[in-house]
Amino acid sequence: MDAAATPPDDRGRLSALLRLWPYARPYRGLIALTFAAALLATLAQLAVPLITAAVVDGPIAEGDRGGLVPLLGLALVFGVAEAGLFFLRRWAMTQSCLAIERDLRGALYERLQRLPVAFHDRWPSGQLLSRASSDMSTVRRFVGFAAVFLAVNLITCVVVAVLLLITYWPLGIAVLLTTVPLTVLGQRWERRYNVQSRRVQDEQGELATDVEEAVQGIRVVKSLGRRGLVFDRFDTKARRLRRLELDKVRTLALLWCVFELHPQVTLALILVGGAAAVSTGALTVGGMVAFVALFTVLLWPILSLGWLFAFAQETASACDRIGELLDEPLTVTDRPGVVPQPVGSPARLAFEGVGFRHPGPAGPVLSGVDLVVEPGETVALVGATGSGKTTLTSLVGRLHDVTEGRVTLDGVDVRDLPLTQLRGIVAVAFEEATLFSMSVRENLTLGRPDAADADIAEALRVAQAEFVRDLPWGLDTRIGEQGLSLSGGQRQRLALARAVLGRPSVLVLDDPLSALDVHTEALVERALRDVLAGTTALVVAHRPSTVLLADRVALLAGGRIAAVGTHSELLAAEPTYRDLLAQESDLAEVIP
Ligand SMILES: Nc1ncnc2c1ncn2[C@@H]1O[C@H](COP(=O)(O)OP(=O)(O)OP(=O)(O)O)[C@@H](O)[C@H]1O
Repeated sequence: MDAAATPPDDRGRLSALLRLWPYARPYRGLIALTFAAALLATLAQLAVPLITAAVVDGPIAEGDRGGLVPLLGLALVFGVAEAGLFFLRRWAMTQSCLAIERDLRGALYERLQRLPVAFHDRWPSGQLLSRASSDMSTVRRFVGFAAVFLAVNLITCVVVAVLLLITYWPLGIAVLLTTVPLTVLGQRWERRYNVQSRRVQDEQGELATDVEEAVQGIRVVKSLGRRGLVFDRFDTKARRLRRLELDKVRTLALLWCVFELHPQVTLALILVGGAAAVSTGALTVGGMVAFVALFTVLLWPILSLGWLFAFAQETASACDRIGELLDEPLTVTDRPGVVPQPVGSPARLAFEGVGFRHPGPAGPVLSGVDLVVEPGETVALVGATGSGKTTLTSLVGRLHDVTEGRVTLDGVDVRDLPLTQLRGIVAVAFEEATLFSMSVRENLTLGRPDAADADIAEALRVAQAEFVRDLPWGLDTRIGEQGLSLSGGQRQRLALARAVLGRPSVLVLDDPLSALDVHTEALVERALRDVLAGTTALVVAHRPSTVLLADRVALLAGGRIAAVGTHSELLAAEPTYRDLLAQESDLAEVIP
């Protein structure tokens, strides 16, 4: 992620900006209108110095008052045209820029949704947030403002240079020569600025990650009394960001300084050179006025080019950073040509020689896992902490893909099913119940938007989550991050209700009752038995009470299934199993 280490070449910068083109193409008509309006407005603006020259050399020099009227009328027409074109440019630019921003934001959000869990494991969420927010706003400001001015100002510079050469070529050439050091210095500093701006953007992402973690983990931080430590870490990064920002601003200041100085020095040169030319008769007074006036039109484009180029660099970095997300491969995706296949309800779930390793140097988490869960059967997965239980369950709904072997449903490899079908078949409840800032009903029906009220009532009964009916607005009460806070146990019960809603054909429960008190757990288990009888279930279990829900138990050890049998068979034959459950039972006994 440290792409800031090497400065990309100018072609790289341009291609980074050109990444925006697919999003801009649908609005090319509006973009063309923007550029045309901006260009015509600039040309209208350029007419004024030329008319001024005509006024000085014509009516003023000859004392012809009558000749003034048409020229002033012409100047007025150009002024009005410039104002109209200004409005047109703003209108067309806003339309296209907001539409491009919406499309790019949509593409990025969609990509983030489709990227595999392994990607989200790897990427700090602050980095994703800063790319989706601050980088996106940099792109918007560039597209909606800077890009047009960059192009128009460059064109203005070229047109004015030609007019200067036509007006009085020796002075025109002198003016052009003054831009050579400007270009050389500008290029060097822009390269430096580009590296610095990428570093700043990356550091902003780091900082956003810290803020997000600190907010999410506020309870842990406070209870451990480590506010100081967390603040110090944040402060160190904030200081580093400040330093990097200052480096960036220093380069920018140098750049601006040169771009500010250049027109002033050049203007002095023009005045001296022009006066000399007028005194020798090589240039008329009107010509000299036009030359100075034309050069004044150049002041803003030259001044702005410095920061417009810097802005372009920053936007190229933002495009790179957004592009890194858009380029991330979708490793867990539909295979080409997959079509829905018949899978029974309940289905037969089989792990066949399954192996899994996370990307990176660590060894495999699972290897050679063979396990069959017959239709309608419930298998409990028991294993020491870190033995790979969650990993194994995540392979069923393809949150991760196996790196060896296959997982099948009724004999069909899960990778040969469209993801939408697979995720309709497999319902999951995780130990950490995530609820969204939506109503209870929306949270429940997230996976099954068409669920009937009767299904919802049944799911709430099974999960012993009928407490939601007592919330201020019942099922319509907004919960989650921005809504009403629920206890850990309440959240877990809602997440369980969400999983069992509509009686899925395969149910994966990753220790879904861990936050419940013994009494509620017993009630949930009693109701759950009924659901489990009609579905194929894989249940990660730490407590004997959860294990008792299962028809068979699979013991996971050393990355493979070490033993399979009923609870009593394993208790009798497997010391590891006995030890694992004994620890939990001991704990259960001390609970009053
Ligand atoms: N994103 C990841 N990258 C690398 N290794 C990981 C990643 N996620 C988990 N692991 C490793 O994989 C192993 C299995 O983790 P897993 O969460 O499946 O264990 P578990 O049996 O469910 O543990 P627990 O009972 O504590 O929930 C662990 O050693 C863990 O460190």
